[in-house]
Amino acid sequence: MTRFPTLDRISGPSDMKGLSLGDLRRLADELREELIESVSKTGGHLGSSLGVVELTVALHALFDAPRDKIIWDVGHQCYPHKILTGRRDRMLTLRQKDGLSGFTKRAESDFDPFGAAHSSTSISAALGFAQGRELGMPVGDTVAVIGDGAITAGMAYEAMNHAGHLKTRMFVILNDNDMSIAPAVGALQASLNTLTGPLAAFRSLAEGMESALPGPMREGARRARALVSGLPGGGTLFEELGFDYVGPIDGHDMGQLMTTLRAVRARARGPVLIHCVTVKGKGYAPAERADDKYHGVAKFDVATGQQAKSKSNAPSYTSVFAERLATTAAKDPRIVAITAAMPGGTGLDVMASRFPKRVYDVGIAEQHGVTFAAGLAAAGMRPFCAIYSSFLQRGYDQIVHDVALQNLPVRFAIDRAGLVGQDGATHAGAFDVGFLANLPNMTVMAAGDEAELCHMIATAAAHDSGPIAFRYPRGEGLGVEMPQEGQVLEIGRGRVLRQGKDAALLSFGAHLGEVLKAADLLALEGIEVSVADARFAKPLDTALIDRLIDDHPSLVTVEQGSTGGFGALVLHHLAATGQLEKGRAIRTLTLPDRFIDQASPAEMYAEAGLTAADIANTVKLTLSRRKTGAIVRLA
Ligand SMILES: Cc1ncc(C[n+]2csc(CCOP(=O)(O)OP(=O)(O)O)c2C)c(N)n1
Ligand SMILES: CC(=O)[C@@H](O)[C@H](O)COP(=O)(O)O
Ligand SMILES: [Mg+2]
Repeated sequence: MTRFPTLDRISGPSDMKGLSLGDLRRLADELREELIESVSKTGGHLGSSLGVVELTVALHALFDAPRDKIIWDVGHQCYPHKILTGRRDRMLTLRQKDGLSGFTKRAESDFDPFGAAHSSTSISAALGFAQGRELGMPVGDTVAVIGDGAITAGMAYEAMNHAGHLKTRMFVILNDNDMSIAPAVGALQASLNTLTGPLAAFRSLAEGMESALPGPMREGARRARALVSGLPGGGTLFEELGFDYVGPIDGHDMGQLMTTLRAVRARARGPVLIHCVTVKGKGYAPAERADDKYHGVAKFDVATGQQAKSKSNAPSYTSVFAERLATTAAKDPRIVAITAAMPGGTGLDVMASRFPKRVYDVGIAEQHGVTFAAGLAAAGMRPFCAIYSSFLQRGYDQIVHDVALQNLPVRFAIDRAGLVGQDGATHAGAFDVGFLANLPNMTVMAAGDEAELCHMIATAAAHDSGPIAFRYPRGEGLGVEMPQEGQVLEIGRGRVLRQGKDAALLSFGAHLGEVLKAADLLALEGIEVSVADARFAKPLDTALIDRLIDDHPSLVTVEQGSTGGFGALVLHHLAATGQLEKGRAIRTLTLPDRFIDQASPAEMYAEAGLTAADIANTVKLTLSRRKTGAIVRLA
């Protein structure tokens, strides 16, 4: 006797058409149980997926994917969608090497019309598909499912404004669970709450009475309501943007979902926003009880909800940043901090607990966050803008135009620099050195270990001559001794950790651990290498680089970043100063010029060719090229 008889009958959405309401309800219940069990074995974004189980069933029962395009914003809530669209048998490979992505991904399935993971892109993509349909492409209806967190990003309004202008038939489903990763912030959230709170009853009563009035009187009544509601059209912000607004409806009530979606599909001429109220973590008590609603979980025990803990006892870089920034802020009242909806992930919740008025959560609004920090700096404050490397990409023009060009003292604390593991290519912090170090006025640092991070926080706090950025990776440090106080570093000065005559290894950032392991491997073969930590990509420690080139037959640079980063800057310096003519063997070890799919960080760095053995082999290769007589056996 199978536990999931209804789910077992579903090999794809076509098997869901015509199911009775009872069957759909049973399917949702079974899907939720399967989801909890599966994610307990893999970890992942459980809370968000639990919140859209009924919505996912209703959408696939009514719409005709893959011709109809269902686009999940962020895509972290797409696990029920993946189970219903032929990937149920691969769910235990979720977020693992060669397994299912943790987000929607075009290459993975025809039922994933658009890749995601960075938020707030779904409405733009859905409008693009809808316009493709209008221009004759084989596209049916388009549905963007966007959360109340994701809809705080400006991009969502750009898209709605355009959709309202074009009057294109498309559907936006606002999944309102009053949560981002942390509780949702922003004035819009308050406005949504008036639509879903006690005032909602007044609104729907007023609408009902208006609809009974003859035309001119109905318009008069609506205008009267406008005076009461404060919005010109008497409607919601969405209606002012040209959308029909439907809702709020209970996003867990299969009957309401099916009735509403069926009706809007039958009647819609232009863009429609359906406001769905859901519960993040719905149907799993430990998730519903948790502050973060189990937004992102490790493997866990289903019976207790107890999550597996990470094994390492070295402090995580994030926890070091969190604690040291808070203590630094205690000494300088000008220090404030900005997060874009990631107070927990960045560790700013620690400073917020001590100085709640000096930490700003701007919502998922990195562009605004950067220029808001610029404004704070121009006012005389000392803002720390703590944004993950890949999300900082969202605020790049603001960094160039509002911070660097005006030479404002904004500090960028760039967490998740380098490869992050299970979140895969979309979250890889691969490009920040390349896009920051080419900016005039910018100072760019990278912590070689957690003690260095302490020094870089102190250095950033003291640095008043323009913008400064320091990057550090997801996960634990090297377990080095921690300083009582961070020391202010001399700008543009690196450090030498080991001396050796045969070759030089110049590390930038947190791959230093692997570089030291490579030096140990080489020593076992009688090859003595120098190891230096550059600390700065801008300004470079050119004196250190010149010494390394003069004193060694070969130089290998190593970084957790893309090809246009630290190594490129070193080569540019050597070329610009004519030192390439010295005939030294030089290599730059970087991330490859391709995206690397999710795996463990170690597996990803192995795929990138950045293991200690890879580094050691590269040194040996340079030596073999120089026929220095050193015994070279490539591993
Ligand atoms: C540009 C960008 N910034 C930050 C994030 C990190 N992030 C992922 S999900 C999320 C919260 C999303 O909230 P919501 O849209 O309400 O979805 P829910 O988890 O509540 O279903 C955030 C901040 C991201 N993915 N993309
Ligand atoms: C979906 C999303 O973008 C975030 O939840 C992200 O996965 C958080 O990453 P960390 O787990 O590294 O904080
Ligand atoms: Mg939400």
